[in-house]
Amino acid sequence: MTKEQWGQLRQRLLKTVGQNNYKNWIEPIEFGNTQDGVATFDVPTNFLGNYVSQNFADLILHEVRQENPTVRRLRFAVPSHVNSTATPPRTGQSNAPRGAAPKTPRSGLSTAPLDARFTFDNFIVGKPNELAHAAAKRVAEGGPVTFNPLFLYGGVGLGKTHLMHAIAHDLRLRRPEINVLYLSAEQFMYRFVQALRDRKMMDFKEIFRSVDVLMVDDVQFIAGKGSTQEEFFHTFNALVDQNKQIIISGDRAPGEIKDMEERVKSRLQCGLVVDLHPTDYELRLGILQSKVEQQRKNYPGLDISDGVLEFLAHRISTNVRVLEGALTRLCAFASLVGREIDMELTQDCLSDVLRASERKITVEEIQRKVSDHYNIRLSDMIGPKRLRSYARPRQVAMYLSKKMTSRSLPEIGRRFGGRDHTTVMHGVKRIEELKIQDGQIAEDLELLRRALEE
Ligand SMILES: Nc1ncnc2c1ncn2[C@@H]1O[C@H](COP(=O)(O)OP(=O)(O)OP(=O)(O)O)[C@@H](O)[C@H]1O
Repeated sequence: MTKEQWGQLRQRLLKTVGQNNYKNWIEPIEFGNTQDGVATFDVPTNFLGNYVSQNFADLILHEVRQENPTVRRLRFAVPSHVNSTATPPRTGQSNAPRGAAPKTPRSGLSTAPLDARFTFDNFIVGKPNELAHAAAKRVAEGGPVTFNPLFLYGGVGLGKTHLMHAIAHDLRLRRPEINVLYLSAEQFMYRFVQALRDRKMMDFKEIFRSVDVLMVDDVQFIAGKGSTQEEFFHTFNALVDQNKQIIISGDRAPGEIKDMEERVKSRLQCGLVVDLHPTDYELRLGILQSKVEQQRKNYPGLDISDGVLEFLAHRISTNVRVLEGALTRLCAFASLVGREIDMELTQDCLSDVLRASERKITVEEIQRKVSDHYNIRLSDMIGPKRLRSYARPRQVAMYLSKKMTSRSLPEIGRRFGGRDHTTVMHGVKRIEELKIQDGQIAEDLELLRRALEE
């Protein structure tokens, strides 16, 4: 991204955040550079940087990624000529001795920036992530190393990075005297390649072997990258030998990472491996409620109608990042137009997100559900038998296929044993009539529709 692109992008942000927010928070930001997937912005003060990172980072990231999709995180820093001490964020209660400054790894290696919002306090725990959370908490206590490494894995946007940062925040506060190094596997590779190029491998080895806690995010990135894996393997062994804690995250279980050497996989598996399961409805609702409280700091008058959060938790089940982004956008939009967040505003503002997250229901799924519901064999429902006990469920399935998928009548006919489109049309019409006359059919349709939408 260039400074010029940032200028244009800033204008787009003006529309979303409103004139006041823009003047106070966005206008003073200057674009610095992008490196290793991190876009760095210069801010005049740490306070402004923290505020923007807590309140507008998602919006800005969303816009920046339109220009440059490789950007994964944002960093807001005071340029060194303004203030050379970029203090790490301090949140929660500190057990650290007064005045003890958190230690950063020795020269030559800067840690990746930690997101101030990714703390344990801000992490909502539910059934799908309770084990990962408990393991992360244990490691964050900084006691004797009991499992090494801690390997956290799970799908996109389920909170791996959040938990890693939370561990790092806690460790830096509790034990400021130790070296905690957090970086992505991509950064590990980048630094390794740089050390090779500059003939500084000894320095590289010394720096990595001198950390007390090593945290490597998204380890799958080094799969298939032979010499980086090799170096990672040696670093890993050296630290484990010294009983130093290692925490790794990945998008799948170690054994399932393709193109990862067996010996690396087996090392990754030898500690505690825990996964973050896909979120369930309750967890998503809990996350939304907590994010609304955070948003209220920006928008004190925030007014949300009953049912909106439940609707979002129900409809956006892909990943928490999307859920969060949707809420941020909704709040910014509502404040901009000065309206309460009700269902209508939600549908208007989030139509693209809602469309994208719409689950695609297939004719086959409908046929399966309907045959189960009426307790008949799938083959009988699709086949030629004309008995009422098969014909009626068949018509129900045709009706639902027409209403719940985008398939045309001939396409549906083809999936029902090659029937003609007029047969499908007749079936759909018949069910439309029965829906009004026959309470049982109406109830069946409602039950089936709900089961399919789940
Ligand atoms: N349980 C949770 N409570 C609160 N916020 C959460 C939770 N889980 C995820 N989030 C939020 O969702 C967003 C995505 O999380 P995070 O970046 O940690 O995902 P990830 O698993 O590392 O994803 P990726 O695979 O893309 O690296 C973050 O803003 C994070 O704060």
